[in-house]
Amino acid sequence: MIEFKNVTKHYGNNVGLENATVRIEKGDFVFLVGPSGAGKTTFVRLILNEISTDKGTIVVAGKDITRLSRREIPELRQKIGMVFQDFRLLEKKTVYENVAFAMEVVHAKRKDIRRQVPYVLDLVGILDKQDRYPNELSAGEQQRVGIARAIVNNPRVLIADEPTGNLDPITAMEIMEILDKINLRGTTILMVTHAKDIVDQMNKRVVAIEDGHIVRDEQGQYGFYNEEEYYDYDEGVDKYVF
Ligand SMILES: Nc1ncnc2c1ncn2[C@@H]1O[C@H](COP(=O)(O)OP(=O)(O)OP(=O)(O)O)[C@@H](O)[C@H]1O
Repeated sequence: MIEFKNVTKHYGNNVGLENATVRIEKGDFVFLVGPSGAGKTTFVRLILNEISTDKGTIVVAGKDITRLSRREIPELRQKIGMVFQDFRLLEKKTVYENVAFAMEVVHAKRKDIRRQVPYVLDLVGILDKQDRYPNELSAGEQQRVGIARAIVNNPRVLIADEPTGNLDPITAMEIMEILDKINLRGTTILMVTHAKDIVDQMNKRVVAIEDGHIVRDEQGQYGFYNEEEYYDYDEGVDKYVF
């Protein structure tokens, strides 16, 4: 679904990413971790084609995106849903309108909007609040709307950038359960996070970046064959506690 092959991105003298090779299969759930300045945002921005590579290739949903024309970029972005730490909802629109707007901008049919919006609002458990405005919602509820908006156009990949960063631990786990549910429906998920407790509890694949290098790529604990490797994994993630 997403493949980086020897990808290098420098910003002048700063290293964003250095010779990174990683493959994320369709249906994977991957945590992207690493200290501040490691290259996580660079990784995400490259997938979205907001910045271009210096070297190497990136394939998203079967297409080499390092050679896209300007015209093809919206098509790429439609394959990717984004969830943000700060929700980024439109304050003057209701919950329903926020999600519907994501369909309107891609010129979806009104009939499809009327069917799909309630469906995703129900999926994230917020259908009963569809007529409220964002400032009438809790942080967790706002993030549910953020997720509904991100998935309403059925993207192939959902990228969540610190989606639980503004949430208390219980609400954060509720959001993780929703992301897990979306993943089980077949959407590939890449989640950038510093939350070690969540990474530990979710037990998914962890890709760790440090100084632009991919320094670790491990399956969750059930993916390991022996205890020694499991402890390696634990240590690796420990390093990224804030
Ligand atoms: N526009 C830019 N110009 C110059 N250097 C940049 C730019 N964007 C990122 N960098 C540098 O590239 C490196 C990787 O940055 P990046 O934003 O990808 O890190 P990050 O892992 O997302 O960090 P954080 O967790 O703090 O968001 C850092 O050294 C950063 O200073």
